[in-house]
Amino acid sequence: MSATPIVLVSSDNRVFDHVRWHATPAQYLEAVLYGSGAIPLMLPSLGGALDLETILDRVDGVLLTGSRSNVHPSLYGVEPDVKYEPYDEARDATTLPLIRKAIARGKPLLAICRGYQELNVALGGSLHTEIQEFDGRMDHRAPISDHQDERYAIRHRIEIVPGSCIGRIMDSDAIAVNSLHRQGIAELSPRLAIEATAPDGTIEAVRVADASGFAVGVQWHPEYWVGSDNASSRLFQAFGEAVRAEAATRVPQSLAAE
Ligand SMILES: N[C@@H](CCC(=O)NCCCC(=O)O)C(=O)O
Repeated sequence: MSATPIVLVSSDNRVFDHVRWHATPAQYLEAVLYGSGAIPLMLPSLGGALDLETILDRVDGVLLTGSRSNVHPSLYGVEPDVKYEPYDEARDATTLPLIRKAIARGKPLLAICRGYQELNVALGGSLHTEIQEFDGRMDHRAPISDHQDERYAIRHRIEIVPGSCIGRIMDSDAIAVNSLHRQGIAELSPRLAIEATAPDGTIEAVRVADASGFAVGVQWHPEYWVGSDNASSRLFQAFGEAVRAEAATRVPQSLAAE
């Protein structure tokens, strides 16, 4: 029987009670555990100080979480401006190289919201900000509420590209998703294939076209309703299958030495 897979989960740099933290919202960790059947392992955003190759030797997949912070615009050739804030440059310095190394090794990758935007930037794409101000665009921002269930409520339909990875996972050509973002893909990386779009044309899901393994990014938040929403559950189950397959082939360092 193969070992339970381990999934690396990104973290944000935050300050709570005047103390700096590396923090990850519980919903992502719980979705990895209960939705994918894998062990979540938080990765501190320590940037270049991390030996990512050694870390990737010991895990079976990578989950990139959402965050209220934005990828620093200089990473996709845009001048910084207050409208792109808040930043988390330590997270950028960790996740962008992690994305490139994980894909190069064929490690299963699921990128959510900010993580999806990081995926596009890591592979040479760019982002728009305040997309709700663009003609014809819906307002994709979270509803104003003190209640998370309301902020993460399912909000709009997305059309799924026939024959896509997401299409096979969902066994459908359309699903309904939540929406908590004000940025979106501007220039799509040439390495990404569109998997789904919103009615206003916003790209909502991508796949790394040249990846040898599962490598999917979604702009919505499947982790939040993974226990009750069929589409959310299907995505995390598919990710779980991919990381279990990876675990079955990864020789634990302890055994490799024998
Ligand atoms: N900051 C980016 C990415 C949005 C994102 O990851 N949202 C998740 C956090 C949602 C929340 O708690 O408000 C953007 O705004 O596009």
